[in-house]
Amino acid sequence: MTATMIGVIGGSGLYQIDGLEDARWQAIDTPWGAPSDEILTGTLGGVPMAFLPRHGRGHVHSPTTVPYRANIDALKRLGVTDVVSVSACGSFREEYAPGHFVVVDQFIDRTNARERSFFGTGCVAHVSIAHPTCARLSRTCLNAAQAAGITVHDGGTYLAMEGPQFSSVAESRMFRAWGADVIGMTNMPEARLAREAELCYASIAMVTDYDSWHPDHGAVDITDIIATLTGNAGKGRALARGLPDRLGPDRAPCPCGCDRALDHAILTAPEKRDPDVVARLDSVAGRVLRG
Ligand SMILES: CSC[C@H]1O[C@H](OP(=O)(O)O)[C@H](O)[C@@H]1O
Ligand SMILES: Nc1ncnc2[nH]cnc12
Repeated sequence: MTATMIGVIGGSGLYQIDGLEDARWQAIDTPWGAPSDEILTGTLGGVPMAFLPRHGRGHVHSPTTVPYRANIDALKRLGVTDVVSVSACGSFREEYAPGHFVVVDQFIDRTNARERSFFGTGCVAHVSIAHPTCARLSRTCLNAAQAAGITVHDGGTYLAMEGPQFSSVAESRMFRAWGADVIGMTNMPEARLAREAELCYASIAMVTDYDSWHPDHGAVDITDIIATLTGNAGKGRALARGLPDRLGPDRAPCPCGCDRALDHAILTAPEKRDPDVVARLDSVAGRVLRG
């Protein structure tokens, strides 16, 4: 058993979390630069928790410039074991209506201007993202959302677009035809990096709009999104408050293997590894690199 620490990454409209005991904002430095903001740490229901606003307080970072690697490294460095990502999204399904939550379980990655791996020349690794979210943590989030009275859908494919502009009607129709259920701009490469860092990762997407495919809803309107987000932020916090009791202070090894993702992933021979690259990976991959 290891100690649980919950990390919540708050998306658009979720820049604070309430109810943490001994709460303090901490600046964390990482080999990948500074995270999006200081990280709020404390305990909730006896379980340590860390909260990081993805875009920074005051919404400073665009989806492209969010320092995804620093964010995941910083959470891991603090001892986080389970990352719950909360995001706003557009919906491609009539029944996933604004105000509903979706526990995402698959991704289509259309981002093209972001660093997507901690590894590279000097230390090469290949992890599987066939199942990019953690089934155990996702189930816990689903239960917490249901208990909080939130209308929540169990499963959905999130199309991650580069943005920052919203999709054209033709793109929106194409993504729908591809089988995507929701669309956002931030869950990739976040989910990839969480897997490389051996963190359990669950994604809760809050539906704010019908993107631009829906004949009755027209184009995405940021004013409408903000209005829906404001209503949803309280639901996001309610969901987070339900997590500590359900996860408990101690955790058994992840049944999906998230916490062992690097067991056979690193291909570079030990004598060929670049010491500087290995040093940068200390927090993310220290478990396997230190042996
Ligand atoms: C506020 S609309 C567009 C913006 O909202 C989403 O952010 P996040 O995923 O952090 O909640 C979306 O991905 C865009 O970045
Ligand atoms: N329609 C949409 N497309 C991309 N990101 C979003 N975030 C919220 N709504 C969105």
